[in-house]
Amino acid sequence: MPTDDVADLVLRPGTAEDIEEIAELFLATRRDAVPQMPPVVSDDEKIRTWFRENVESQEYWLAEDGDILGYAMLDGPWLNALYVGPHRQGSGIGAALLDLVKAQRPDGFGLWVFASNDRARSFYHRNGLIELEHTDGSGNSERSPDIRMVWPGQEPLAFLRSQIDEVDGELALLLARRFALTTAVQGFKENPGQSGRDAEREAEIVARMAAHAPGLGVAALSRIMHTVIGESLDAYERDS
Ligand SMILES: O=C(O)C(=O)C[C@]1(C(=O)O)C=C[C@@H](O)C=C1
Repeated sequence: MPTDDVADLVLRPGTAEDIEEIAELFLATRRDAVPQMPPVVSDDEKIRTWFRENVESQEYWLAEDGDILGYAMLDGPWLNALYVGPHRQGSGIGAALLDLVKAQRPDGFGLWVFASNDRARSFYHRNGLIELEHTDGSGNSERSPDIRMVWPGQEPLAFLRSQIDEVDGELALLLARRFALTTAVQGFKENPGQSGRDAEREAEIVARMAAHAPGLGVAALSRIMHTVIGESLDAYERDS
């Protein structure tokens, strides 16, 4: 299927026969992207092996004009990779691949992008993706801060509300765990319940949380935790 935007560009599904070339394109692109992106932590041979061994579990789409110029790799609701070779960036190939991914995932998809990769972030912003979560990088192998972005699909309100529902489900379980811990602690305090509230300890809790999620800010976290702790202690007093 030739695209309108980029003459002679063909987009097609990738096959096992393409995997060696895709692996080389990945390695060359990542080498060229330093320092916008951190260097890959595994050596080249390990990366080639990863591509060979995981070809079946990923869905690949290629952009080519005879040579492979770029690729997108999808896994369920995740766009795991979108790379365009170093010499063809800025010529509409990435946008063509992203349009194809949107057509494949009309209900929306997510991806991770390194915070340092300004070029990719602005590309995704221009193409309708939203930044949803900033991390300190402890969850990726490069240990480099990254950002979860989503394309909210053709029904953005429904997509984002379903993400809120998912988070609220986790939040409810965490709150229940926290309430139970607050109750348990009271059994070991000389002065339990509301009258034993410890402002210093609560300030420490807020500071630690703010370090985990700087975007929330100390003031908002302090109000939230004041309410959470107050409600936990009320529940303890009601039940004891
Ligand atoms: O650490 C305590 O002393 C508690 O009672 C627990 C807890 C909390 O829920 O984290 C509750 C009340 C205090 O003001 C401080 C902290």
